Amino acid sequence: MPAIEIRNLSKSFGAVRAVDDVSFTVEAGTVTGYLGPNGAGKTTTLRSLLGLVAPDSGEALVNGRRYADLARPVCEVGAVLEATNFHPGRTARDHLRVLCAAAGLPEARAEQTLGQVGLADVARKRVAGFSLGMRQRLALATALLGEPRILILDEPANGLDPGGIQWLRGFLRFLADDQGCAVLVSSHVLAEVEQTVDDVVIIAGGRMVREGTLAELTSAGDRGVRVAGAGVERLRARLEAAGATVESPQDGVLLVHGAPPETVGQAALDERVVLSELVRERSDLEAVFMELTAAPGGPPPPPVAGAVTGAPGSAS
Ligand SMILES: Nc1ncnc2c1ncn2[C@@H]1O[C@H](COP(=O)(O)OP(=O)(O)OP(=O)(O)O)[C@@H](O)[C@H]1O
Repeated sequence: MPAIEIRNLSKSFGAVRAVDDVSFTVEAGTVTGYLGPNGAGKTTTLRSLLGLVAPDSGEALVNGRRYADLARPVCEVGAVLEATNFHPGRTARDHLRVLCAAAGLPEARAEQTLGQVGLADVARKRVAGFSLGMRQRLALATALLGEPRILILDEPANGLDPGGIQWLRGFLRFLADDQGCAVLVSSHVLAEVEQTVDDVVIIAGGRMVREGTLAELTSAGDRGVRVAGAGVERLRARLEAAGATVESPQDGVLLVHGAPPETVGQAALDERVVLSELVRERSDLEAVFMELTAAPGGPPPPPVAGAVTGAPGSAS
């Protein structure tokens, strides 16, 4: 049973179809990035998981059950939603102690979670003086109080400085790798999560546009192998026989699809063609993300720059 399961989830607000037939799962020990531009439907999906939004159809389940049916939700699911409100006059420690008391958790969990999120030094400070980044950490501490094995985090990197984002990456990996947690983390900025996540689900206009591993998304940005040198035309027949598709954007240059650089290099060796260039051309992940989430009928995405890697003659 997956830790988190979204099955054919749909939700409209009036005429706005916020979430439209979305399905995906998150397994224990993995971090899934739930990505999409503003208004894509991320928060509505996450709120459905937490029983805060009633779906029109479909299901949003944690440990195979609806949130309302969990016996001790705080010990199964921890959540950080946007715009978390804290009582400004209360200290960080007191804030957590109140929640511990309400949930029947030992008071010591307050200190422990503050330590986990790096707020031990300011435990006795009033929340009124906290920066947005400190509030995000406090919200994360709140989510961890019941030692849940499922974490649902809505844009947790908002307000964190680069050091804080770095810390968050490491912490989410720790939760998944060492604690076996299933982590679902939303963001509208791919770069924020791409170094952290195992899997990605991309949503735009309420509909899922891509689901898979980060590696699969990376390969979606593969724009072929570019090979240059006098006489490269002699490689064409050999590469096509190997199942590749070959274009010639200009004299002395081939763009090869469906074959790795090693195959192209081997063909050049076999044909004794001297190469001046052999590179895999990629669009970066951000460009792939922008293409996938571009609004239908909106302006076309900016041209994708081919990021050239590797020295001429090297297989990259
Ligand atoms: N309670 C609500 N009432 C009316 N419309 C809503 C409500 N909640 C969400 N919406 C609309 O549903 C759509 C999806 O919103 P949602 O907040 O789920 O997107 P999001 O991907 O989380 O965006 P953001 O990154 O801006 O938070 C938007 O058009 C939003 O205006």
